[in-house]
Amino acid sequence: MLEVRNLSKKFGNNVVLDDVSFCVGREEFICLLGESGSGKSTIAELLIGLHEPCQGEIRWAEDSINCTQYVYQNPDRSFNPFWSMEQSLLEPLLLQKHSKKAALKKITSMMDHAGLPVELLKNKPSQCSGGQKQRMAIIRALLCNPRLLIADEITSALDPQTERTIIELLKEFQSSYHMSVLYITHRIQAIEGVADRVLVLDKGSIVESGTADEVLKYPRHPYTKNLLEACMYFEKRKKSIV
Ligand SMILES: Nc1ncnc2c1ncn2[C@@H]1O[C@H](COP(=O)(O)OP(=O)(O)OP(=O)(O)O)[C@@H](O)[C@H]1O
Repeated sequence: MLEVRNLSKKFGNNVVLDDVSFCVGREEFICLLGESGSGKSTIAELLIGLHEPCQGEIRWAEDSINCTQYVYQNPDRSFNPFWSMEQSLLEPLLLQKHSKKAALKKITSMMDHAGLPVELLKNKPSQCSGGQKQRMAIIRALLCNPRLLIADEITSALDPQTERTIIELLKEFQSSYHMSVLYITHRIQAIEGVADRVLVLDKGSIVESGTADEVLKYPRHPYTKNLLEACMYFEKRKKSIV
């Protein structure tokens, strides 16, 4: 549904992306993995047209252009702070000319699926937890019927258990809504058993790509090996502290 070819991007003299190519297939769950500053968000921002590439092209399948939703690391960016969650979630459906009654029915069923109490709809964003807001940000994005959902470090501020619950919810929604997901993270352990394919980004270049099993179990590039080792080190430390 999407093909990125030889994409390069500079900000001033800073080369942020260098000759990046990859594809996203229909209903694929792709993980873009890399350290902070490797250029992950810049790729996502090029995909949604926030910046122009210096070189290269982004080709969309015809039915997928303008059907991308972006979920941010900070869920507050998805909501108007002065509106109730109900107002924020209703907005995309009312714009699609759903009746308020039908829209609320759809929203409450999705909240139920996501394990969220409907009472939260009366709250403002500041009255919800980070994990609750992030689940509602995903629901709000889905209400716009995306073909591709870009999730940019959406769980990096959450504890590992909430992170896992949210990733699993995203995976479930991905198959029931027949969409593709580009899941951006620096946490390799978060995507185990969920991603179909993994792209590893180092200093603006894709250094390794393959199925999640190939990349996580048999990494070839030294950068990926280092990321995995660092991850295992932190896991071991966490266990020894507990
Ligand atoms: N609008 C911009 N103007 C100038 N430089 C930018 C801009 N956006 C990003 N950069 C630079 O591009 C580089 C890559 O940033 P980017 O946000 O894409 O990395 P990232 O991998 O998403 O990092 P993180 O995981 O910390 O969010 C950084 O050096 C950053 O300072």
